[in-house]
Amino acid sequence: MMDKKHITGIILSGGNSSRMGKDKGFLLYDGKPFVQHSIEALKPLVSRIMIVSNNEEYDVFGQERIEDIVENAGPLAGIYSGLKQSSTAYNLVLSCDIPLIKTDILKKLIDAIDDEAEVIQIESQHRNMPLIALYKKSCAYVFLQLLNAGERRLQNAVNQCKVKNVVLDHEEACFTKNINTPEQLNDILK
Ligand SMILES: Nc1nc2c(ncn2[C@@H]2O[C@H](COP(=O)(O)OP(=O)(O)OP(=O)(O)O)[C@@H](O)[C@H]2O)c(=O)[nH]1
Repeated sequence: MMDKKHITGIILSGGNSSRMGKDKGFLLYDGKPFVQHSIEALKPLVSRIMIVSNNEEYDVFGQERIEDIVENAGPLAGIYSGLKQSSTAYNLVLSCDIPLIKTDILKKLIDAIDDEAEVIQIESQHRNMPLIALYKKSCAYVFLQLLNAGERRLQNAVNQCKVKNVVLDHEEACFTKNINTPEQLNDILK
């Protein structure tokens, strides 16, 4: 497996959380804030973790926090900000609203590294998940060009790169559940 010294973890914790009505990273699951679950899943695999958010309250997690270079431009801009600050070729990107995520799932992305792929994303229940994905730092350049041209859709930007999917089976899919609404939160707290 790729040595962890060559991999940075980038946690996206910006955005408006408009559907949830409050900052998703601080919601509790299993007694811990969502973002703490992201940190713990990444930790065994990476040499450095950055939280990308303009919200200083994320400093309590004791991780490096970096600010969005382009504000209010969504996850694509958040990933760009992280890649720009990163000094490693490979970067594990994870959004803060996937609290069931496990290290084993993220490790599959690292095991899929080959000479070709620039982005390796999870595919779960026939859906691409570019917020559980490995990005080469070299994507930053094309992402900035797209942002400057007004692009905001992450999947469009990803599709400009050489992409590979890691397809999860039915049992693994539950670990990738994305929590955006109070109803979805209630479902996992039941
Ligand atoms: N750093 C950063 N992260 C972002 C930004 N926009 C969204 N994210 C993160 O990207 C992930 C997916 O975001 P979404 O759920 O699509 O958007 P959101 O703004 O958080 O929520 P909604 O307002 O309900 O759409 C979440 O982990 C967000 O924290 C941004 O502008 N900057």
